[in-house]
Amino acid sequence: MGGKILKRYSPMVAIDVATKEAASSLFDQLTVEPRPILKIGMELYYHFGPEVIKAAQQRGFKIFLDLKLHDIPNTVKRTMFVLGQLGVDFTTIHAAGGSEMVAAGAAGLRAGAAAAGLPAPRLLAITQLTSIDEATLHKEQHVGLSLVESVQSYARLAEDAGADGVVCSAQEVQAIRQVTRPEFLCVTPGIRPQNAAKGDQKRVVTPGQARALGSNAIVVGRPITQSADPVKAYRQIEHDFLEGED
Ligand SMILES: O=C(O)c1cc(=O)[nH]c(=O)n1[C@@H]1O[C@H](COP(=O)(O)O)[C@@H](O)[C@H]1O
Repeated sequence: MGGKILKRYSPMVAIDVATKEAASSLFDQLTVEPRPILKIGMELYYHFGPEVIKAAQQRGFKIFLDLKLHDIPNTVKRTMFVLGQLGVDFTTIHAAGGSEMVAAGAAGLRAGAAAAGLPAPRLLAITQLTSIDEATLHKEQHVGLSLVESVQSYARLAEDAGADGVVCSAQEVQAIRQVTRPEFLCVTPGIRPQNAAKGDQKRVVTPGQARALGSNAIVVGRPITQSADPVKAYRQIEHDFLEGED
């Protein structure tokens, strides 16, 4: 398992907090080596905009800007043009918006980065959120495919439309690898160390399982940010993912 993996990133830490002070405190604490990638999501970005990204970049962090765009292709393309100018390393779009929307988003993102003279961020397509389980997929989304088939199908769509990878659960990584090129990234949230509270996450794995299943990167929020010692929690998760669970 995991033999084919071409690249593994340091854990991506989701800074899902409400204030600049809380964000800043986590930035300070997480200034360790190997440096995590910081995920700035809707909560912080809607509050503080590009300023919060700059604050993290100034401390040397790579940024995953997770705004999960999902709209008509023209709107997504124009918005991605703006995000392409921020100097972030990863950003997200919903595969459920369709291939035309993902292709428009990819074009907008790359054009925005080129206009700013920056490298293009990696575009990751959300497949099925890790808070969705098989029952919800069938009963609420009325999808006839199994969860893994749905994720696999979105991964093919995303790759064909020009995305660099997907966001999925590590539980689906092996199925995705069967239908995508080896460089295609599988970034996996829904990470819970043994005995950690699942909260709203449904498709969870441990950091060591994510490694064994071939994730390129794990996204971890509350198990680090709500821990009494975020640095200790990060170091353990980073060790389990990059080196393997003891
Ligand atoms: O796009 C994401 O990062 C994402 C996709 C997904 O399917 N599931 C998911 O949990 N996430 C994000 O990953 C983070 C997980 O946080 P925790 O559940 O606290 O570890 C949150 O910031 C979510 O927004």
